[in-house]
Amino acid sequence: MASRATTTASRATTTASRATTTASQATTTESRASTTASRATTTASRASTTGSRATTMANRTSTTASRATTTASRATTTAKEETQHLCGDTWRADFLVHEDYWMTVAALAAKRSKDPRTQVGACIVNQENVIIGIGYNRMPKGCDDDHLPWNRHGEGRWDTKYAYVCSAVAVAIMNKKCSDLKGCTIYVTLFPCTESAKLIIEAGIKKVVYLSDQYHDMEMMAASPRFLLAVAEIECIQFKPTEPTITTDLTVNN
Ligand SMILES: Nc1nc(=O)n([C@H]2C[C@H](O)[C@@H](COP(=O)(O)O)O2)cc1CO
Repeated sequence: MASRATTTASRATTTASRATTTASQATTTESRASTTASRATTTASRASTTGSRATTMANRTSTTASRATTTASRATTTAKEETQHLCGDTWRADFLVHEDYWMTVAALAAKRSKDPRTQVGACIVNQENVIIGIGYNRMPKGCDDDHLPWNRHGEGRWDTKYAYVCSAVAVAIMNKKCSDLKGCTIYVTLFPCTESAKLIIEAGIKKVVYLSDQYHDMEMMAASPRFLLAVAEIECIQFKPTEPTITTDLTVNN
C-alpha cells in the first residue's frame, strides 16, 4: 500500500511538473508573439514615417518645380512686355527685307575690292533664301597685288588689270558653299560682263538682279552678255531698293 501511495504521489508530482513546464512554454510563446507583434508595430510605424517623409519630399519637389515654372513664366512675360514696350508691338516693322539685305551684302563685299576705279560685289542666294556665295573683283587668290597692274590702259592688254582681275561673279561662284547653284539668284552691283555671263549660265543660276548698268552704252557690254543671258533664258532685272541708304553703326557703348 505504502509503495502504491508513493508511486501515485510520484506520478502526481510528474504531472504537476509537466503542467508547470507547459505553462512555462505557453508563457514563452505568448511572450514571443508579443515581441513579434511589437516589432511588426515598430516596422509599420517606421514604414509610415518613411512614407510620410517621402510624401513631404515629393511635395517639396513639386513646390520647387511649380516655383521654377512660375519664375520662367514671369521671365517670358517680362521679355515680351519689354519687346512690346521697345517696339510697340511684338516685332520690328522696319526690318531689312530680303532683297535689300542681299544687295547690301553684295555692296558691302564690293568694299573689299582694291580696284581703284570700280568696285563690284556679288551675292548668290539659293531657293531657300540662304546666301551661298559672296565675291568682289580682285586679283586671283594668292597673287600679290603689288606684282599686278590695276590700271585700265597700258602698252597692251597684258599691261592692264583686265588681263588678270577676277570678276565679282567669278569669285562668288568659286566661293560657293554647296555643290551646285541650280535655280539660284545672283545679286550683283554691276551688270555682268561677258565672261561673268558665261559663268552664270554654266553654273545653272536662273536669275540676275543687278544694281548699276553703267556700261550699258558700251558696245561690247551692251550686246554680248545681254544676248547670251537672254538665249539661256536667264531673267535679268534691275534692282529697285526699298531703302536707298542702309547704314551700319559699329560703335559700341560699353
Ligand atoms: N560685271 C563686272 N564685274 C566685275 O567684277 N568687274 C570688275 C572688273 C574690273 O576690276 C572692274 C571694272 O573696271 P573699270 O573698267 O570700270 O575700270 O570691275 C566688271 C564688271 C563689268 O564689266
